[in-house]
Amino acid sequence: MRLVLAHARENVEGRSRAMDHLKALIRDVPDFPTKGILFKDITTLLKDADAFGEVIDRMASRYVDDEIDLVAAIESRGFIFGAPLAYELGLGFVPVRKLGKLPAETIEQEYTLEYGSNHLEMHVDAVQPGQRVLIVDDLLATGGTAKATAQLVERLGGIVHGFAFMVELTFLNGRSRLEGYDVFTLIQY
Ligand SMILES: O=P(O)(O)OC[C@H]1O[C@H](OP(=O)(O)OP(=O)(O)O)[C@H](O)[C@@H]1O
Ligand SMILES: Nc1ncnc2[nH]cnc12
Repeated sequence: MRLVLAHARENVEGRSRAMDHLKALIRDVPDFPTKGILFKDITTLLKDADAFGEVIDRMASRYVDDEIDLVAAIESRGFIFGAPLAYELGLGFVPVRKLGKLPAETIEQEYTLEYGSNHLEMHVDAVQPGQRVLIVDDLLATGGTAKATAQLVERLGGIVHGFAFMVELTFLNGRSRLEGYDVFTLIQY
């Protein structure tokens, strides 16, 4: 939690400089996975130990004083951020998975995203009624994936504490799909 406290004290210019540094580590890949999509490739940031650690610390500093029971993260890139964040906050971790991956009884939710559609699943016993759940993913685009996850959590009786993403593609207006929820993003395009 060393950096968590440092981040809470930094000024606006310091934060903006730090965000520019993180942004520079994310690579644009045109026409992936389909023509017309500009893919934000985070692998170039993840392999930088300081940058990856900084992202997790900054996310943790946003929630360190909050009352949260669980972190739920979305397969697969969401797991990269959700698991270390849960560890740093001292919380349990719930995987939200693509169809057919979870072994026990599940509930499922269909959704659309920037480049397709799919189904997400959660175990029916993953969240107890009344538990507060922080939903984590790498990137907010249209918000379809995040919204479906909130629906799953709420169908189980959980309370969505908020959403945390490293990247937000603001031009796709995903926030409007998540109206009424607290949405935190570190880097915006
Ligand atoms: O806001 P949306 O339009 O819903 O898009 C965002 C989602 O798209 C990506 O996942 P993807 O389905 O590509 O899976 P992956 O994490 O396994 O790469 C990303 O990790 C988010 O989960
Ligand atoms: N443009 C994009 N880049 C990376 N991941 C995404 N998920 C949805 N849209 C995306």
